[in-house]
Amino acid sequence: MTIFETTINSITDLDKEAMEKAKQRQDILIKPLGSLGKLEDITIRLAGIYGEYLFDTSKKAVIAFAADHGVYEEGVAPHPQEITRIQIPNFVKGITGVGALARFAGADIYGVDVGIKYDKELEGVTNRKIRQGTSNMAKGPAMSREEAIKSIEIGIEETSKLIDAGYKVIGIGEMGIANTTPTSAIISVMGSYEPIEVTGIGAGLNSEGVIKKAKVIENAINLNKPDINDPIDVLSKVGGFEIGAMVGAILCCSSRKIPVVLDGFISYSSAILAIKLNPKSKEYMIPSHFSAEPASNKAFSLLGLEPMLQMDMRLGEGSGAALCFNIIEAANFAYNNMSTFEEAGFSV
Ligand SMILES: O=C(O)c1ccc[n+]([C@@H]2O[C@H](COP(=O)([O-])O)[C@@H](O)[C@H]2O)c1
Ligand SMILES: Cc1cc2nc[nH]c2cc1C
Repeated sequence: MTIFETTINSITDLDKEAMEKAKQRQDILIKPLGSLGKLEDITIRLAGIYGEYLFDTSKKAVIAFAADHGVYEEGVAPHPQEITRIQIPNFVKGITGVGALARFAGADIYGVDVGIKYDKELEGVTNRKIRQGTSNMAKGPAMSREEAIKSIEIGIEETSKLIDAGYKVIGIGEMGIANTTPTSAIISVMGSYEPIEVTGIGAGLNSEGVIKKAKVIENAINLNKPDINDPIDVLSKVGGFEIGAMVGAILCCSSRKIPVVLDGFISYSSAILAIKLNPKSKEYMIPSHFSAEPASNKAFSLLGLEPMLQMDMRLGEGSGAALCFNIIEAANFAYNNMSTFEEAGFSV
């Protein structure tokens, strides 16, 4: 079996016994039952993921995958393509949005080049380049089926290294000028939405630009005819290398019982594909925030998940995941450090 098949086949259900024990502990802490709301839910879910009712969430990392997109040449993005290669080393230096937010949360950040349009090594970035950007999906498939599986396998392998190194919480991020175009295409296909319903400004298009972008997406879908029942077909025809790598990161975390914190709009498309590959992977996902891209509500209804925060963020990079690390840690700290009624001398 390939690493792709082994990973998909080794995802199991959450540990119900550990979840029950976590719920019992939450219920004896000095507070009205359920009053910490989602903070309680997070700890119960983490117990189910780790398979133990007490756990350490302090070692955290964001893994960000970067790639370029052939569809950029259709004029679907407002910024120069070079920003992909300029920005990803800055993630690792800690000076971008995700870099700063990860540092604030005490998390490490890793960058992986899965397909940047550049022929040199990038400082501090792991080189797993498949090729220098996808093909233009407006003219044919973005990548081959083999490349789509390869992108997922790179995500699995690079995430696995972090889990081997002891990371207990993994956030996923990305960098790829034009990547909201494949993202909207995937959400359009997987949710049977009209492209215009799921297309937004990305990093800052004007309203004419959005209409043109939706048209490019519509044409690409009509030309390539991705099969809604085959997530690899969808990824290969209208996806991106970093989107595939995030699918791999999600599947890897799920198979190795590590929570995977989703980020913004682009990560939603990876999560949708991962769930289609194995619905159990959803249990391991912690959605962080609700991206300001207009199709976020549609993406979340496809995912069947509810984000923790609505901050009007649309940066990507893994910034929302890094921000939510603070909430996860706060939830776990309260769960570990609050007194029980009995310890505090209450008799109820
Ligand atoms: O995470 C989000 O919700 C999000 C929404 C819009 C844009 N982005 C970021 O902006 C880039 C893609 O935007 P665009 O307009 O070039 O397709 C890419 O590098 C993403 O990280 C991210
Ligand atoms: C500067 C810049 C930073 C980004 N980070 C993620 N997408 C981005 C797009 C731009 C343009």
